[in-house]
Amino acid sequence: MAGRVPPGSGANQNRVFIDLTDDNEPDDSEVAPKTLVQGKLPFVTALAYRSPTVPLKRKSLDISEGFSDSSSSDVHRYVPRMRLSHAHPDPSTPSPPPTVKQSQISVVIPSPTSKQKREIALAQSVSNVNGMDVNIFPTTDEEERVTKAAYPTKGRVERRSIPLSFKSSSVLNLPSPSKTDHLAKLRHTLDEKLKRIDGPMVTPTVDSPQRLAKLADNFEFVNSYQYRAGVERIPDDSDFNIGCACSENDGCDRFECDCLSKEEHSEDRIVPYEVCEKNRKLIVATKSFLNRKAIIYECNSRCGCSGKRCWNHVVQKGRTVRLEIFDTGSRGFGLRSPDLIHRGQFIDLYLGEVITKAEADERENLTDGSHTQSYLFSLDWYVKDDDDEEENMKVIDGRKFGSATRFMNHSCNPNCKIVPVCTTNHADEYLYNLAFFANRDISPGTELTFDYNQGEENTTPQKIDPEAVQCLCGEVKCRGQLWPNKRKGQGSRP
Ligand SMILES: C[S@@+](CC[C@H](N)C(=O)[O-])C[C@H]1O[C@@H](n2cnc3c(N)ncnc32)[C@H](O)[C@@H]1O
Repeated sequence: MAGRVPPGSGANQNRVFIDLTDDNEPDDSEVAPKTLVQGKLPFVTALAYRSPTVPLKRKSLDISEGFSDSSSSDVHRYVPRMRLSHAHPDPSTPSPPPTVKQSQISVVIPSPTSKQKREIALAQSVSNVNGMDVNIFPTTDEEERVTKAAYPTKGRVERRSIPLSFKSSSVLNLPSPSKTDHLAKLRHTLDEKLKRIDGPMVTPTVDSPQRLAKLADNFEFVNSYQYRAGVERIPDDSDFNIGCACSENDGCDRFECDCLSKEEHSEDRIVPYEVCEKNRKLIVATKSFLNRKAIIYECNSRCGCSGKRCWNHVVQKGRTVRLEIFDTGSRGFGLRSPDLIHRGQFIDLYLGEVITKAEADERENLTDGSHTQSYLFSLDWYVKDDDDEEENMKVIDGRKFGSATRFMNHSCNPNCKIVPVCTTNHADEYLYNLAFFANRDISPGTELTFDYNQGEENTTPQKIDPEAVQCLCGEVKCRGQLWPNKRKGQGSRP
């Protein structure tokens, strides 16, 4: 059986995918100063604007005051220094009356005009860090209202809590109000989507707005397969769907239950599950099962055991661990859990759109090869290298719809394994679940990974294809690339 993760998928010609990403959302860093809100000045401009026009001074005046640290570029110090070095120390000081001893006076500076006096007074009252005293330079409507006592305010208005009204956030690195709104909207959208996921919480730890947008827009979390046009299914209530003859009272016999697969050349049953040694409440996949290649048939509604106390109901009971989507940096998003996961513990299903092989090929062909991220998995456990059978094959596309496991990255030394599991319907060999199990104990916070080439022979390339997606798993025995050259862009074989 081979699953695959080809290099991305394109839009289906018969289907419209709505891209919710707001491409027109302005990037604050790109907003040119000319787009500033009318009447508001950027921080730097504001400083320059408030430098008052000052009168010339007597040359004999001591102007050393305020120059104690002329090399300092600190804004705190710069503003008063500017003021002291240029402003008249006492604007009301009149010019000395002309005397007959003209030769004793080197320069005569006229007294400031009344307009200049006002400007000097304003300049002297500037005392805060930004040089934006609300009395002289209100930066927001709110401040103006506060200054004018246009509405009652309880306590002080904290200037720094008010977003600046000009667009460019580069000076103080504060988001503009529109950006803040957009971020809040994205977080809300994402929260709403995450809330709809069944089972323990799935949380995102993503701070960058762009990454948040990628997660919030353009992707829907789903709790089950989404069947698309052309996918034929055998209904659960079909006569072909059968169960075991075990009794409700005795429970399923671990060695006799008809649901269990048989070894290839014997009548022996393959027992997939056991009680976890470290947590007796957990049913986990056995160590030997994890080391082999086999499909699991769990008991279903057609079974005599009725499922209430049957140990062979694990995947269908759903996820029991919390998950967290986080940013790995070089490998995009990744998945981890804040919980301890025991070896053999079921983690979650790989979900997405169920499409035909033809549709998968079309989606694959529609990409221009620029996608390096791939989310397609073939359900080809029973497919031999035979064209007729391949036609019946279904493919899971997790690009636009999926579960949190869609964020699991590849590792050449993975801690999870993907296992084919039939739950409710045993009749449809072209449709089953892709279930992730831990192949060792995984401590909380460790990234969950699996091998995208699981089940492939000779996955270590002779020579790394320079065009293949480079593997960045960082393992000592890293194979260097995600997929073998011959199947570049194709993935896991459970
Ligand atoms: C199924 S997605 C995994 C989630 C993906 N990181 C994301 O941000 O959506 C598969 C893609 O993740 C990236 N990826 C996964 N494992 C990687 C690894 N070990 N090294 C480099 N890229 C990896 C590749 O771009 C790959 O096509």
